Amino acid sequence: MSGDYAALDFDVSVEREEFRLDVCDQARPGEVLGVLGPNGAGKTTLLRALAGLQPLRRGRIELDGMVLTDVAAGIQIPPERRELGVVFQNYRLFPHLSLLDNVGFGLRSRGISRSESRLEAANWLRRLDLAEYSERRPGRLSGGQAQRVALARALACRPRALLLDEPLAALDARTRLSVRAELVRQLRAFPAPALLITHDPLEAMVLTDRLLVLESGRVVQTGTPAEIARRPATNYIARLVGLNLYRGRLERGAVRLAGGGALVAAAGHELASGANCLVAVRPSAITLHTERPAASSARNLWSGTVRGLEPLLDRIRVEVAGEPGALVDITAAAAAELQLSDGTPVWLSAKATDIDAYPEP
Ligand SMILES: Nc1ncnc2c1ncn2[C@@H]1O[C@H](COP(=O)(O)OP(=O)(O)OP(=O)(O)O)[C@@H](O)[C@H]1O
Repeated sequence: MSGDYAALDFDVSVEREEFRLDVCDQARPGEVLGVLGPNGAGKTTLLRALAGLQPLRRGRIELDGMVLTDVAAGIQIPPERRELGVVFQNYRLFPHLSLLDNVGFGLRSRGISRSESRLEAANWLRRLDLAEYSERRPGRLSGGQAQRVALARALACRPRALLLDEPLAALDARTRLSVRAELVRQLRAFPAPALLITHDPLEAMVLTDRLLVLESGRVVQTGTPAEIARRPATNYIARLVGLNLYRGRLERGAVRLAGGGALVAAAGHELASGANCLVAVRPSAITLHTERPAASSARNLWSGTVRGLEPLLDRIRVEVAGEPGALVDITAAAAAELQLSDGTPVWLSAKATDIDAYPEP
């Protein structure tokens, strides 16, 4: 518990034609819970359910000891009485109101006087560096300014929880950088639970304290951003954080991979022999050779064929088919020396200490 704020607890189930969402978790006061997932995973549906905008098939939502939704008990508090601050993807500012009145709107609708609402709204506009635009209407704002107004409007009501749906998605790359820095500051100062939806790995890493990964309406992994980046549970997350991920079974000290091949990992001690596991390998932990290395201290050595080369900022990513196939990062100098191209036969090597085998969550 932090100050006067308490957790947002939710156990929600939504059914809509082919789609089904089932999520149970809790955002603690002061915590930013990130919801990460591909398009169509159900992230917005979850936010709308919490906001009271999406009917549930089953479930219960409780904020600060107050039941907001309880399907079995027939409780459904309307959205405007949930004391939530919500920032939607497209901000949904009122086009006919000035910024001051946009930000003061929630306070007014809670019965606070016009003068007091305007004073408080002016405070928030100042905090978000928007004071000079107070009398403007939203139509004349840049994307970054509109985002900050939406955030000011959500925060001005002193919500008991904050819900943010892809708050930076509509911004260009440069604006995103400055608005992200502002958002980090505001979220750090926010004392109540916050839930932030994103499908951007960088946002997930810098803005959130804990992540809930949703795929096809199901929670596939939860943990801190660092834990998830280090030990992804699904191919979607592995791709997002840039790791090779394999499924397999530990047998006699090596992991036999489901897709063919085997890898020896040093950090498999938490696994029992015969256990199903996941194996993560950084693309930069694999070395490529055009000749079979005669003497290598690496415990893992296997052959493959180059299937593609992609220049990244400071290195070349090589896609190699084999057992197992892998993405391998090499320097431009190494690529030139090895003279790789599509179809080149190669040997891959990796040290056991660079390979992480862990239980499937
Ligand atoms: N109004 C609707 N009626 C019917 N199905 C819908 C509706 N809105 C969304 N869906 C479906 O529900 C599923 C979840 O959608 P949702 O918008 O929650 O996903 P999301 O994770 O937020 O995706 P995105 O990253 O694209 O915003 C998808 O299969 C989508 O096609």
